[in-house]
Amino acid sequence: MPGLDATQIRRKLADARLYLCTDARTERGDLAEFAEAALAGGVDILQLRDKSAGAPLEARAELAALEVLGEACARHGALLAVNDRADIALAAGADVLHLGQDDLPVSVARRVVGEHVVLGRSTHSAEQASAAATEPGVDYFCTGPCWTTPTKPGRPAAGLDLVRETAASGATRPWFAIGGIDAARLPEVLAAGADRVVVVRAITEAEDPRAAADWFRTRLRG
Ligand SMILES: Cc1ncc(COP(=O)(O)OP(=O)(O)O)c(N)n1
Ligand SMILES: Cc1ncsc1CCOP(=O)(O)O
Repeated sequence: MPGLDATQIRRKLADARLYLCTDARTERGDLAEFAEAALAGGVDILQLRDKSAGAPLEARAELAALEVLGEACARHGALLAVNDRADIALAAGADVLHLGQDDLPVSVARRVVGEHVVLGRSTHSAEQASAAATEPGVDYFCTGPCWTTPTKPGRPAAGLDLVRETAASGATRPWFAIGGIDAARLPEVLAAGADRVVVVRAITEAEDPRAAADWFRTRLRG
């Protein structure tokens, strides 16, 4: 299946509302089946983020899992995202590379992945969000965690004030709220001014991932 070009990727990013990070689910069932369900439910961007063993996946295992996710994303017209590693993003033909504050500088990642891959940045304060909103080469950013979360141990909550401040800043790049967001909390996140979210457990731990994704999609698309 041919990949998306730079214009198609940026259009899809602009339209994206629901971003899911998943682990490779090696012990909890079939990754292909899970991806199929989540994407059928309405996930727009699917990232492989596997810290389940307390260390990153080995490169071969990461590439193998990304191949599975990439096939599912292509069938559903969704974007495939890689966390942290520019080399893996390039090798996997990913559409998106997500970078934390301690990961590669954007200019360096850009040199590795080229122009068509979109680059995202994590932010945890108004200063970081403001930098990500203007730094050349950043295509989107995430603010959070809104709440402390076992998915990101040791990272204190930035709270909904950061979402409010980001919404009030008039940022023109797409930005997503992240961290501790579930069905019960989504209304608060939307009321704080976010219209895009990243979730992990709300879908990865759902009994019915398709129904969980569909629930978010319905609320985020209005
Ligand atoms: C979409 C998205 N947003 C935030 C993160 C977190 O990235 P980072 O701060 O680098 O932390 P780790 O994921 O590396 O633990 C993300 N991965 N994806
Ligand atoms: C990767 C990451 N970065 C900030 S919060 C977070 C994890 C969010 O996971 P969950 O949706 O399960 O709280």
